[in-house]
Amino acid sequence: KMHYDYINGGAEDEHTLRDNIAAYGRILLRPRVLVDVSNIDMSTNLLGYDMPSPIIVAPTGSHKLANPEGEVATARAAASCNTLMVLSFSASCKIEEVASSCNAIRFYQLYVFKNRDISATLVRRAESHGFKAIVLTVDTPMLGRREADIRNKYNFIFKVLLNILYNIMLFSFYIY
Ligand SMILES: Cc1cc2nc3c(=O)[nH]c(=O)nc-3n(C[C@H](O)[C@H](O)[C@H](O)COP(=O)(O)O)c2cc1C
Repeated sequence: KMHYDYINGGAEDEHTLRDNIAAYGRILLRPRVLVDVSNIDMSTNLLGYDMPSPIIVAPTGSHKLANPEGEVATARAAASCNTLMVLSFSASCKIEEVASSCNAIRFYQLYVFKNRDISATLVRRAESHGFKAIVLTVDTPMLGRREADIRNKYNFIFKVLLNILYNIMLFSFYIY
């Protein structure tokens, strides 16, 4: 449940999450009939890289929560669609693993660390493994209040404490 809520949930009352889905509903397709569609081209160019469509894989953390192969599988999927993957700093696979698993064009996502040496080390590591650009996430000074995650965390702590109490009781019965 914890993992499902992390992937499925949003912050606060999830207004933005609902509006994300509604926004897609507001995009209407306008049928154009009797038009030559033999040559449809959605290709674009991002930072010098040609892509068949303007759809890329955004950085999201911990793919192993959803698939045992984690980001390695995501990278393979991106490569098979000739698209680009942004590997998250919070990935569950190492930079090296993802780099060696396929030849997808890959960018690396980074947070702004107070200690700039950490950033510099990560940038160099990504660069040496063929990552072509850095995607800087700048909205983390204020994290979204994800209520489901908070609830799950407290439930987890409560269950662990209950378990410890239960084991202490069992142990006491055993002794006496
Ligand atoms: C489950 C989940 C994990 C995410 N993890 C990261 C992350 O590790 N780093 C990051 O920069 N953005 C992360 N994001 C933000 C996404 O990259 C993206 O910016 C955000 O979902 C907004 O795009 P959307 O409206 O298409 O969902 C995450 C989003 C989700 C839903």
